[in-house]
Amino acid sequence: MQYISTRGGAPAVSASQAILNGIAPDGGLYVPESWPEISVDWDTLSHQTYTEIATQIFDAFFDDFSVSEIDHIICKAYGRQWDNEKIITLHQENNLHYIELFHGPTLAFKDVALQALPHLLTTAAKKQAISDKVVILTATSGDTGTAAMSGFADVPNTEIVVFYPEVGVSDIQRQQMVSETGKNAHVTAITGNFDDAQKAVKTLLSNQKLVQELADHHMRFSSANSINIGRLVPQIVYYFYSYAQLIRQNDINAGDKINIVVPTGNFGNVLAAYYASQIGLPVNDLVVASNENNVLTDFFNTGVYDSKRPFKVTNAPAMDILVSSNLERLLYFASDRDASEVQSYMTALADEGQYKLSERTRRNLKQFKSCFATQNQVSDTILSVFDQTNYLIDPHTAVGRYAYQLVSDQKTPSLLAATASPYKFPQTILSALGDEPIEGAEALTRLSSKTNTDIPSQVLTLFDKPILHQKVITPNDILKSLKTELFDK
Ligand SMILES: N[C@@H](CCOP(=O)(O)O)C(=O)O
Repeated sequence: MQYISTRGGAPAVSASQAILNGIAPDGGLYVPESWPEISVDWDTLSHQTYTEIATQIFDAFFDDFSVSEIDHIICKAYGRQWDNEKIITLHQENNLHYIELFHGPTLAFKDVALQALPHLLTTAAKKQAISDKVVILTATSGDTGTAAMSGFADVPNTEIVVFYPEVGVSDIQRQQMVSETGKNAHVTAITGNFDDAQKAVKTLLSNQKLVQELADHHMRFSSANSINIGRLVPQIVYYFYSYAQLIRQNDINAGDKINIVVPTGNFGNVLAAYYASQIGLPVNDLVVASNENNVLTDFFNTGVYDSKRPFKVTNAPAMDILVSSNLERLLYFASDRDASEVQSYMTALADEGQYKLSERTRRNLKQFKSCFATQNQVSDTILSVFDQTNYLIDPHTAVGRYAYQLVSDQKTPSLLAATASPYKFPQTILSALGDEPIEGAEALTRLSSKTNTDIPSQVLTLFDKPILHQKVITPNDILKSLKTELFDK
């Protein structure tokens, strides 16, 4: 199977080349040229383990990797670094099933793909006979950077470079990043927001002069963000696995349609659910849940994407994003694979900060419903779910839970992506539960005693670790800073 650019201006490449490149040379994102065939035998799938299902999905999308290469990658990615041997688990609240995606090393759903990506990437480099060092560029609003460093720390022949907004990330996310010990890790705060970091990273990836300079130093770029197809495919797996578990638990019959609710900022996680539906997962509605940066809600409700609005720092900070990268991939499919139409939307977005969908493309988005939660609604949802069901959810999951209540048909069984552990956002949770917000390790202890839940082992000693990365720069200095980090050693 070949991967092509959403903008139609780059050569088709194999899966391993797409993973290595991260982004297509024309600035577009790689998408599969056609949907792969997956044998969706639910009777078999409902008895399979997470890794068995992962193997099938990886085999189908990464078809230039051998069976033994995929087995090796999956074995490395889903091993003892997970605090639950099932990798992901389900928590039921009536007809709603939370997919707990936070049992990995950094307590967020990003681990699912970022424990696999380093192995995908190093295997891809071998396959393509590339000996250059791979520089992994990452923009983060808190979770991706941490998970990327956990995956790539000290992986030979790689450098992992992370830019995060100085204001907005939680105490835990910041401490996870600034205490990273990997010798190949470069962590820098910027005096801007996630969109500034993501725009800079995309510009660097497509800067041909810089790409040549890197080549002169025997280096090349890739990305750990969900612009990389190697980030998206592993996320398809948990939707299949969760559906199979619902059959196994007799909550649904094979073939029954379900709804999927996804809190999202960069549109990667919900796009993975859409991909799952395209290759055989029976899905009715895909519910896109936003925080007060509600650009996606307006987009699905009006057909106009308008990023020209104030950027808000909210209590669900990982979703503080106004330019959702992966929407470009959805536009490609919704426009019936019309790359020139996608290119025109992306040009309008870059030049005018907005675009309006054609009627035909908009009609193809009927599967999507969307709404947003304010910060108060996030807090109220955390409190009411805890009071009524004794289940603690993080602020991003609360955005999804709020959307489920508001726009989802509750008679249909639904999956809700529980994207992070509440222990990544203890201050927000404590204040939602009526406590004075406190900081650092104290907040973890207080949350544990207040809710009678255990502090995850992943963050138990987090604040004992020394701070190793203190650099803060303006977004304009990202190129200069990157060159210093890479070339002036
Ligand atoms: N929410 C993300 C933002 C980056 O999204 P990604 O899906 O491209 O990795 C974060 O926490 O960093």
